Amino acid sequence: MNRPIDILKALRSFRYAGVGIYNLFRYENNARIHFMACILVVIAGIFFQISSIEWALIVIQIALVLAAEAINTSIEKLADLVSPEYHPVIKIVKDTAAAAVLLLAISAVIIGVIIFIPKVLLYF
Ligand SMILES: Nc1ncnc2c1ncn2[C@@H]1O[C@H](COP(=O)(O)OP(=O)(O)OP(=O)(O)O)[C@@H](O)[C@H]1O
Repeated sequence: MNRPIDILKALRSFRYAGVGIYNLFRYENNARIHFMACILVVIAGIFFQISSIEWALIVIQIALVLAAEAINTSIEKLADLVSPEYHPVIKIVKDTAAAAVLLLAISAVIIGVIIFIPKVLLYF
């Protein structure tokens, strides 16, 4: 039988996720760099008055990069706990998780170039 929805439990989960977001941007250098880059992109979007579709693409890219950064950080922490010493498999695990962030960051840069370069060129 289905149990009733537990709203308090759901709210607690939101709070834990909020703590995770706070910790990510408070303690993780790469996440802070990505966050600063996102702020610059949003400022550029406002300045160049990009369209709704362009905003949607930017928001998706920002969410993808920051979410990948959060998952990468989580994997790094778990790997550090499981194997504080050097281990070749941990190296593969960490490098592969970092690769996910890099791939999404590259796609974000490409989308940014497609959206902003034509607008910047109009000024010349
Ligand atoms: N226990 C380990 N075993 C094998 N290789 C490791 C180990 N710890 C780190 N490495 C290697 O060092 C790289 C950097 O790892 P590290 O955990 O320092 O990540 P980081 O990207 O510098 O993030 P942060 O500085 O936020 O911890 C990894 O991608 C991996 O190649």
